[in-house]
Amino acid sequence: MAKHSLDKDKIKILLLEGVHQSAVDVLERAGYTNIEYHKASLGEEALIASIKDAHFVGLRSRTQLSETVLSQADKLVGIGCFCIGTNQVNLKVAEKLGIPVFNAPFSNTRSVAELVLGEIIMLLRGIPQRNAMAHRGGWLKSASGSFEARGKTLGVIGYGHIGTQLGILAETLGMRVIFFDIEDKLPLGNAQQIHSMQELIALADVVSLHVPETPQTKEMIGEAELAYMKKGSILINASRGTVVDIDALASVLEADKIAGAAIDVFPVEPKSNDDEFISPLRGLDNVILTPHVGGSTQEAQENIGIEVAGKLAKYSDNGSTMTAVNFPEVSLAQHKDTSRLLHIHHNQPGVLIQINQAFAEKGINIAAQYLQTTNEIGYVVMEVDSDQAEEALEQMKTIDGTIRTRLLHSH
Ligand SMILES: NC(=O)C1=CN([C@@H]2O[C@H](COP(=O)(O)OP(=O)(O)OC[C@H]3O[C@@H](n4cnc5c(N)ncnc54)[C@H](O)[C@@H]3O)[C@@H](O)[C@H]2O)C=CC1
Ligand SMILES: O=C(O)CCC(=O)C(=O)O
Repeated sequence: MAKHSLDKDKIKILLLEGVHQSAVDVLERAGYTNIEYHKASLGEEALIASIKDAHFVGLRSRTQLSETVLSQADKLVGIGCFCIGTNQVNLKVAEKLGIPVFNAPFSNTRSVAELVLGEIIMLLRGIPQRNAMAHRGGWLKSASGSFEARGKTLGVIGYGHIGTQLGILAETLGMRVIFFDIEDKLPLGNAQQIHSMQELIALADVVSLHVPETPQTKEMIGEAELAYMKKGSILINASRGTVVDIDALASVLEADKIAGAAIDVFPVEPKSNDDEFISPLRGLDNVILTPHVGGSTQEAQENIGIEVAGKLAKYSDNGSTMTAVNFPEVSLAQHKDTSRLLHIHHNQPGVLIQINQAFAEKGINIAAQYLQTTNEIGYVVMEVDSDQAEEALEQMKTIDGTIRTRLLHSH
């Protein structure tokens, strides 16, 4: 039996932002009991203190894993984003440090699409204004500015998992769906790809944003794009707060240029439910403001917990990095009767030869070997006889270009 690099109960897992209990259950079932659980995100100072001795961290969208934080996370071997977006993590720095980042690419897709669909109906009917007036004792019983969704055009920007799902749901209401994406995409149902964002915006009664946060999507909806929107149309943003110039949006709403908006994500979001939400959109009756809850349903959170915790446990147990967003992907079955060694290195010529040579010189028998690379790093997984595992680990550590090594638990 191989010696373990670290007993499972010594592997500290830091879970932040109230990730679902399902995550804790999966980790505990896999033998990981050293879990530090926080209901909220941590500010930088507290985060650095907690992450210092953590081997894995799980977070949602609020926690910022910046270069400063990551560079002080000396023991960190894996990161789990219990959500879709991974922009809160400095992925490049994590990659250079040899830390894979996992997420849940689909588990809350349906929740976001359903919320947006509901908002489309509410906004087309002018319900937010009527609701706000009724709360103040008013009575706006009028069909003026109130429309059915049937026959209206939905313009989806970013036709990925959420955009396509929304398109299908919207078609069931009788909406016409058009979309803009930087990639050529297979249109689902009767949807039609439009190759100019400006053209799409000018055609749509409802514009809904479903792009990731990237340098290209930063304020992609600004003053000029808002000016292309049809009079009386609607803007929905449940993607990332940086995608819309929020001051420009407030101006067109105040000027009644567009009929309303539903905004779930903001350039600056409160760090916790106790902090004040500050936005130029506050007080506008024709705007649905939600506190970044597009993916916050019981179903989504439970599924995300299972999915991401499962990926972390699998990486810890097996070295499998399938679906990691910043790392060479290696799919590995459970190893039996041998020990598995992980070697993460700068992607430079000759690393594998050096490892093989070092092992040959020491008479270490290689039972299996896998290699994948990105431009930046290489990831080698080796299986060796268990009684040679410690020696093999020492050899791996001496290889030029090594970022980190691990000896995995045997099964
Ligand atoms: N409000 C919430 O709670 C949630 C928000 N999100 C956000 O929604 C985003 C989208 O999620 P998914 O649909 O799952 O992602 P996805 O990756 O499946 O789809 C994104 C699509 O945007 C396209 N795209 C990228 N850059 C573009 C650009 N500059 N112009 C036009 N299209 C562009 C991509 O080609 C892709 O088709 C996530 O990145 C996340 O930030 C996701 C889940 C929950
Ligand atoms: O659930 C969260 O905290 C964030 C959801 C989200 O925005 C995402 O999945 O990208």
